[in-house]
Amino acid sequence: MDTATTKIGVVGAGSWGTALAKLLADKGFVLDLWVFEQEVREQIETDRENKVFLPDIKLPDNIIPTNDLDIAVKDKNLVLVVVPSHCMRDVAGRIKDFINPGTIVVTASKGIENKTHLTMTQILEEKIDFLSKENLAVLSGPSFAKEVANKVPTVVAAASISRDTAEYVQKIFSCPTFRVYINDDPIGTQIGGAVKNVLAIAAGICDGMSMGLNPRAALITRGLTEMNRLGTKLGADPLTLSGLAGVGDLLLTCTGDLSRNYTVGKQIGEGKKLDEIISEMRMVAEGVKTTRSVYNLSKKLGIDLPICNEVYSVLFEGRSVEETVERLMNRSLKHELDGVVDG
Ligand SMILES: NC(=O)c1ccc[n+]([C@@H]2O[C@H](COP(=O)([O-])OP(=O)(O)OC[C@H]3O[C@@H](n4cnc5c(N)ncnc54)[C@H](O)[C@@H]3O)[C@@H](O)[C@H]2O)c1
Ligand SMILES: O=P(O)(O)OC[C@H](O)CO
Repeated sequence: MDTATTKIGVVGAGSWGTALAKLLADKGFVLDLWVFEQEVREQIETDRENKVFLPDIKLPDNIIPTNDLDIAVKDKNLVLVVVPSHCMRDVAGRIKDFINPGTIVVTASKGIENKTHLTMTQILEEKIDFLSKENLAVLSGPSFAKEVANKVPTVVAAASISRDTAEYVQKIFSCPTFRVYINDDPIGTQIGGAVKNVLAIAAGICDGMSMGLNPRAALITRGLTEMNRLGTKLGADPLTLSGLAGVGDLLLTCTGDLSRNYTVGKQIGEGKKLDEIISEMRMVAEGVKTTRSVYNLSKKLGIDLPICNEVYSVLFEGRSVEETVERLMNRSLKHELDGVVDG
């Protein structure tokens, strides 16, 4: 991969966009990084640090921050879009005016849109209608921004319906501390990355209530069943959900204190109110919004997602966490494999 001639833009300078920009810059690429806030752009420019979203990480000079989307996306070989999922539609609509039809567009955002139930690549396809599906890819898997920025060995998946695109993305991002596998299942890769955030809230609730280790293991395992039910109904390959973007990310996020989603759940389990938690956060806990999408999808598609739906009832219907545990434990008895892969 020729770092001198490959032009890259990163759209979104939260923790993940900044960490991935640093990874690419450390590989030698010179890249434009679109920053939403003026003050964050100025800070990166002057202090070479994103103090708000990725503090204590020195950013190399070959990351060029900008508040102008056109600079970040025009004439690029690859554009990485990594904004919060609820901003994807707006940002994709604005990118459309500047992006070249041949650009490879990768998204590393994790979520399912509330109104439409679309994944991130589906929103990009809809909003940038001249983009070929073959030029779209997803980067997902167990990867905390802080660890990637600190060069902790990390393994993720790049998914595209085009093998050439997946391999191109694999080559661009891989380095000795960041190993990228490829797959041809963008839907499975995105459903895994979205649903694990809802389950991480559940795991956090469980730990916040100091319930013990047995329930957390049960929750992760039965949560995977729910990920499979929803994923396969939407066209995912169940094997993708057993891979990095499914089980891998589920394990990380349900057990890692670095997870924002797990932390939100933990605080709820300790008795704090959702509004209070969110108002104190500048970062995004995608699982909160994704819970709504997953709940509504389960009703629309007629599939049983008891853990995800109990998370919904705690977050949005005021149900107590104790009542939720009781309801989950006292459901009718079942075969373990009932409806696992076909909804
Ligand atoms: N942080 C991680 O470790 C990590 C890892 C993998 C995937 N992700 C995913 O990456 C995506 C981005 O998350 P993050 O962690 O980088 O963000 P973040 O939570 O660190 O920061 C929030 C970001 O939202 C931006 N923002 C706020 N309002 C906006 C608007 N109206 N339009 C555009 N941008 C706006 C802010 O500028 C900031 O960049 C999410 O979908 C997340 O799930 C994050
Ligand atoms: O901090 P979280 O919960 O948004 O998780 C970050 C990444 O998605 C982990 O892979």
